[in-house]
Amino acid sequence: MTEPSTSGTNSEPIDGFWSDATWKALKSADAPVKPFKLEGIDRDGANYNLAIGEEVYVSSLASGKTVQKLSEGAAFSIAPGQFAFILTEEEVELPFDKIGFISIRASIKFLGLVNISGFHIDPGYKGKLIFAVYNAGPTIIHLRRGDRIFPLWITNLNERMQRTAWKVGHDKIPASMITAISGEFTTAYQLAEKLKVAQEDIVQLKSFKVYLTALLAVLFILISPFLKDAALNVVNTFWPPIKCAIFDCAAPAPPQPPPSSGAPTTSNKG
Ligand SMILES: Nc1ccn([C@H]2C[C@H](O)[C@@H](COP(=O)(O)OP(=O)(O)OP(=O)(O)O)O2)c(=O)n1
Repeated sequence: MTEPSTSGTNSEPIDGFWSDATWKALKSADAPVKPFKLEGIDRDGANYNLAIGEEVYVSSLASGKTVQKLSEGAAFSIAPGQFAFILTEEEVELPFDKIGFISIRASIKFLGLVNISGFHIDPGYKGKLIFAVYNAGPTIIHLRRGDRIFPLWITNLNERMQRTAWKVGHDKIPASMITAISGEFTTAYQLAEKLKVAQEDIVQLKSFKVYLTALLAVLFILISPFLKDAALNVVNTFWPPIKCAIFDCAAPAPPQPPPSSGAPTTSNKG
């Protein structure tokens, strides 16, 4: 690997952070970011804005362990409480006498997107960057491949690093990185998703209970005449013997006819 120029540009200052003029004077071949485009140089600041690249991983129950591949300009979103890995479009190739500082643009930060991953790039780093971010805000954050949301500042070291071996960085989001964080409950968002599913189940169960009660009520109304007859039959069949068993209802003696005056009577008189 040929070591990139440590001079960077002719207008490079002896020390200090690179200014916009230093960035603008760079030739593409010498630039520490590739591809290097003038539109990436910040209008107001002394930074170059790195863009969202072709891979992103957003933690959710649905995404599992799958990295999303983004075509040019493709959109994705990060919901409140979701965690994500975002690969940069550019490869950074930092000379051994420079160090880089990275962040997220304030306009995106104000939405609640927090940079969890590191804030610097080591001298002699060569590769794409992976930003680990978290949506700590209240709204869904919509992003696209190509959005320049990661500022990069470069400054010179007082002398060149002693290490001469390149620190080889990323060219994609490694599967191992996702496996490490894609547990069932990595984020508050995943917990909220689970709760939502459970709430839907409860609502379904409640409406099922209402339907069942209504159905039973209709059934009861329909069969109540038959129930009444059946109940009367039962009473008529079983109640008399039970009543007699309780109240001793032996059949009463037939009534005696009253004595008549003309009828012969038995007499002991003589
Ligand atoms: N969002 C970021 C931040 C940093 N890096 C790269 C550039 C750094 O030079 C490299 C190492 O970063 P750190 O030194 O912060 O991380 P570690 O010390 O954990 O890494 P290592 O053990 O590889 O030194 O990772 C990256 O790809 N994405």
